[in-house]
Amino acid sequence: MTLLFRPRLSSLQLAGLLHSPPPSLCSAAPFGRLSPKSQILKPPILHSSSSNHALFATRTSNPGPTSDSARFVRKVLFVPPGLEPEEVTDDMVLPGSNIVIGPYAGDAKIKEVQFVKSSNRPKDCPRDDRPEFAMLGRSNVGKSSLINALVRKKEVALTSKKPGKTQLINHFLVNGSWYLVDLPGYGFANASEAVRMDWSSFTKGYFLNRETLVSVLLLVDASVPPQKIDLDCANWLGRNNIPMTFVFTKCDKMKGGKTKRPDENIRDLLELIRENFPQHPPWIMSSSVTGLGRDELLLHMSQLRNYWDS
Ligand SMILES: Nc1nc2c(ncn2[C@@H]2O[C@H](COP(=O)(O)OP(=O)(O)OP(=O)(O)O)[C@@H](O)[C@H]2O)c(=O)[nH]1
Ligand SMILES: [Mg+2]
Repeated sequence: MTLLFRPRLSSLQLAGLLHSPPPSLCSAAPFGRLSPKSQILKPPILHSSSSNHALFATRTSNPGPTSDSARFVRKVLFVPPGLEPEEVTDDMVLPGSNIVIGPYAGDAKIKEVQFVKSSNRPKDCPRDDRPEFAMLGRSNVGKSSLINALVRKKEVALTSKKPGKTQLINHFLVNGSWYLVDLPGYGFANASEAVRMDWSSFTKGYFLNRETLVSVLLLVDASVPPQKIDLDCANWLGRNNIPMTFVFTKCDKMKGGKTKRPDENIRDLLELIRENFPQHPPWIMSSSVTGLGRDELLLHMSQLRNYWDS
């Protein structure tokens, strides 16, 4: 079972507050007959820039209650708290993602960002009850670049062409009310065994003990084929009930020749994810170079945050 989003209260307490049980408590629907909603599975569309396209896709008809469509929607889309799969229409799905925007979304603007501290042990992280999102992914996948893109500042988080740049847990406070957390990457081939072991205990400790962690943003490089280490990481998060959103990075990289396109690599990875997850975790395409997915990801984070806060 995977927790797709994390409330401040336990899921069971919330089940009573919401009109329906949270999706993690719903039985997984079989991947049945494709319905009109199958349009949602069309290959993700690459946008050159996020600034000039509407946030929502075009509207199509609502499939109606208790249909195969509703079961299909529940299986492949991330339906946030406060919405029933039957209520989902295409215009609620963020482009380049499987994320449905629900009633908790809002307040997605970033007005200010402030570096707070670097910690080399999870227990040195700020003692605070403000919610946070942590960037996780292989070295060089673009974690620090994504933070800079989200806050629209060039070097708030330090980036490098060489893997292994970020070595500590870095907390950035956004709008004085929530944190973005930059983490060291995993899978850095040149790192010594000792450094790799250290990475694993250090970051695992953070994920397992950080009560204010709303969701991990698990960054996956869409310009390369699926990597086992990313799947292992997703499975580990899933097994430990740590909510995650897949953020596919470097979607601007279109290589020529026989190399697969980012949308093809994403499809391949999602196929593999489906083997271990009864429901697709939320996923979104991004590029820190073009700004693709920036506004959409912030909107998604706002609904997770507002739900957690509520
Ligand atoms: N084309 C392209 N390059 C990117 C993108 N995001 C990051 N990069 C480049 O990828 C390299 C690594 O970026 P970082 O943000 O430092 O990666 P990181 O995941 O923080 O790496 P570590 O700190 O080593 O774990 C840099 O050269 C970035 O310019 C992207 O969306 N598109
Ligand atoms: Mg970094």
